[in-house]
Amino acid sequence: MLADGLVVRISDALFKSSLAKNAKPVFPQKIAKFEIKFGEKWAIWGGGKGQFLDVLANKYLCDPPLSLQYGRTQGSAPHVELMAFKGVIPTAHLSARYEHFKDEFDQTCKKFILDNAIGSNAVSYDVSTTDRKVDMALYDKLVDELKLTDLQDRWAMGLSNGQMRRARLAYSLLKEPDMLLIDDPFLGLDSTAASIISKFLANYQSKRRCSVTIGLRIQDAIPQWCTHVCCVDEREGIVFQGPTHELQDQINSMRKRYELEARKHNSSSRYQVEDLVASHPMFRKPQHEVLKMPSTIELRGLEVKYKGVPVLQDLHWDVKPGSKWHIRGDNGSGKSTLLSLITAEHPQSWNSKVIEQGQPRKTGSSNYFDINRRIGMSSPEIHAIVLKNAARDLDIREMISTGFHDASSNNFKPMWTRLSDDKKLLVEMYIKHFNLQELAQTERFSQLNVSNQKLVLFIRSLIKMPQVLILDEAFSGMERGAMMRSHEVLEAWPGTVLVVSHVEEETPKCDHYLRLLAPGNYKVGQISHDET
Ligand SMILES: Nc1ncnc2c1ncn2[C@@H]1O[C@H](COP(=O)(O)OP(=O)(O)OP(=O)(O)O)[C@@H](O)[C@H]1O
Repeated sequence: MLADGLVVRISDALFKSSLAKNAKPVFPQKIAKFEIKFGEKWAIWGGGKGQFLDVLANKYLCDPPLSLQYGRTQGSAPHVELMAFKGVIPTAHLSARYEHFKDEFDQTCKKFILDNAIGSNAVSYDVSTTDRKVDMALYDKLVDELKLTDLQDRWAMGLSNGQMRRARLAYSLLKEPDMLLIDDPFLGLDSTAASIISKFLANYQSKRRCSVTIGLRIQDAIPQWCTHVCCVDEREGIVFQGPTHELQDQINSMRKRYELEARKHNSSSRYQVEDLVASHPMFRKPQHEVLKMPSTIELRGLEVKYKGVPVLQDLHWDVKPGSKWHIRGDNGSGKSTLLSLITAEHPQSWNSKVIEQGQPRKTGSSNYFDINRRIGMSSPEIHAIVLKNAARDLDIREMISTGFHDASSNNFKPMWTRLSDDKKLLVEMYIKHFNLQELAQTERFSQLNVSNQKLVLFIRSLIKMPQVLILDEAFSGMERGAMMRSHEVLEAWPGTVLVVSHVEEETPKCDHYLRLLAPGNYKVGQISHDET
């Protein structure tokens, strides 16, 4: 048993994902010593953060057997809650999100957070699934502090990504954990929501003196409330650890090291970015021809309502061929709704106020597959579907190739062997350019870290050289080096690009913005070159 006050201890441990003799360890070296005490607040920082959080959540096998131990609270093993946002949880793809409303088993946000009963929309009673006593005073406090009061009666599946993340945090904290682990706590949140969550975690003190541990990338600032930091590299394991205030010099020099490595990596590129985009139909198209082309998308007074309440109202927007747009707006302002209209995932997509290449969209004249033939997309929803359905079967090459399915971004049927030599060559060029050759030899998509998963999904979204490229939070969770390299490709990208991103650093260079302020209140503008 561990000494009082310790929630977890690792000593001389090697971690593996399976019992197979030749199974590769998660980190090549043994972890000599690591401890978290009750009430401490840790940042696990660096390329190996995801794996290390999984280690702490007891997802791997440790060798020798007792080299990972948990402290005991009130006579029992501590309760550990891990929140990792690989895609959206539990919302699936947007079309499913709307279809789900037909599903009688969808639940309200309140029931989702309480998580102690299941019910059906067809009957008026619920069935308890646990005998867990829910502390309703704590529920009220969490709902209030996480600004969920007005969302309690909404269907959970209809919550926006940012709203769902706050609900998911309330769900975990209501279980009164002893150790809370959150990977990328601010991913996909607008600045207000990010500061709500940061302040909340800073002040969070539970009866059980829960320790809070967050996973951050090297480029992320470490919040001041993190009392301790542990830098974990994917290859080296723990690089250093201890109280944050004692480690400032090491933190700064580690940042510089990563920055240099990313630059070195970028300058050793085998291809010019122009080679990668040269097969796009808009590549080097003379300006006078582009000017004569009809708008890629035009919205003439678009409106979308949920149960009579407008989310988008009287929206006018003209997207010219080859223009690059940053779609801005707080969590819940309607960005995903707008994109789902463009990709025809939304039930109200057949709307004559949506004009595509000069033609109003109408039932009968355009179908889902024609619409999506010209669209490539990376989004949290696609990431979630892929992890659920295809991640274990496909390697990097196969995953990128599924981007060639021309009629849908959600088709993950293997495609590599059916590709022409030219297409195979293009996939290989991207793999080399992004330095993924080694991983492409051995790893399945599910074995990649989140940053490389996002990178592969980014390459997949552009591999068919689509007219419209939609990048919804495509770079959140990505390491800086991979992100810089992706942005470089986008600068040379000749097609239309629509970007949704809350973090300035993650936003590729765009020339226009559309800001969703409130239903009926929009701002469209140019982005000057020194602004991102
Ligand atoms: N099917 C639905 N039924 C009812 N309300 C919905 C539905 N889908 C979305 N909403 C609500 O519409 C609003 C817009 O949601 P949307 O997902 O488009 O926002 P967003 O701007 O993409 O947010 P985020 O930045 O958090 O991803 C939100 O308040 C959301 O709760």
